[in-house]
Amino acid sequence: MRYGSADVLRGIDIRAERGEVVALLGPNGAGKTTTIEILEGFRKRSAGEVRVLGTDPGEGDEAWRARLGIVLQSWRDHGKWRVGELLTHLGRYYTPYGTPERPRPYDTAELMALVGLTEQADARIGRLSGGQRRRLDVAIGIIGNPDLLFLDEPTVGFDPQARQAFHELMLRLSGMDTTILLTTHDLDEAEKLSDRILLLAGGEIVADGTAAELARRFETKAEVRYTIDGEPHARTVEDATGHVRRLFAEHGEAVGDLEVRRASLADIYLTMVREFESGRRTEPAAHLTEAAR
Ligand SMILES: Nc1ncnc2c1ncn2[C@@H]1O[C@H](COP(=O)(O)OP(=O)(O)OP(=O)(O)O)[C@@H](O)[C@H]1O
Repeated sequence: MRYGSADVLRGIDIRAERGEVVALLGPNGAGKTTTIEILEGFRKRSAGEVRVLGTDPGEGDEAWRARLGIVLQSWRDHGKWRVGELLTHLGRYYTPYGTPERPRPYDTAELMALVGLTEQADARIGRLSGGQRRRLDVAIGIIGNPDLLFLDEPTVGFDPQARQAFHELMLRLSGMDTTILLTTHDLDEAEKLSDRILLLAGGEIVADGTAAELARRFETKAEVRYTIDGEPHARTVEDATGHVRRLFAEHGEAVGDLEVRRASLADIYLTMVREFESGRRTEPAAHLTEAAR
């Protein structure tokens, strides 16, 4: 993808299988939104091959579009409409595209229960709180019971309870064979929800794999904390299990308050981005893609 004379994406290669949840991570300006917009058919690519549900997004018709779900940053229109009313109205567009395996649209009451908006069914959209509006964005994105769902930073502004409910909903959808492509800056969220993580930096996919594969590849260390006779100690080690075994062999009962903290996806992410930015390019991601399949 080129904007004017600037190459924003330089030949990225992404493949997602049915029912897979893929998280697209990367620093601000890396090209995540651009990628998603090309896949959604909202933005015309400069070059390259793209197939989404078997169709070139540039040529997708209404039947193709009905199989996609898109959660936009925020649904600001229709402030005077009531929540249930708007969902029922939008849902009608999907009716002709329902199949016995995948009925469309969702039943409005069921969908409101799913996203936690039952109590707001009769509330005007203009009066919803930020978090409630975001839940409505999600409800609008999935009203058509999509085969493929695009989520661009879905949980910005959610309280912890709403976030947890949203994660449960996503896991449920992926269990129902919905393929999900997610962008987020919340790395815990990416780790929890996704089967596979793609890191986009400098217009290329610089890492592709499960969180565990990325951790192995970047040889991140673990931190072990403990006390010996009440005296605190902390060590950063590669082999936490071996370290703990030796610790007990040597100090036995004197060891207390043991804690092992493995690298989180946030640590791995920062290592990857730092490595990329320092010019020590990570290897091509292809072998990891193979491993993930
Ligand atoms: N319409 C446009 N015209 C020119 N440049 C653009 C346009 N849209 C995006 N860009 C540039 O392309 C790059 C990628 O932008 P994009 O919005 O895809 O990044 P992103 O990874 O989604 O970032 P963020 O995490 O900040 O949302 C940026 O450098 C941006 O300035």
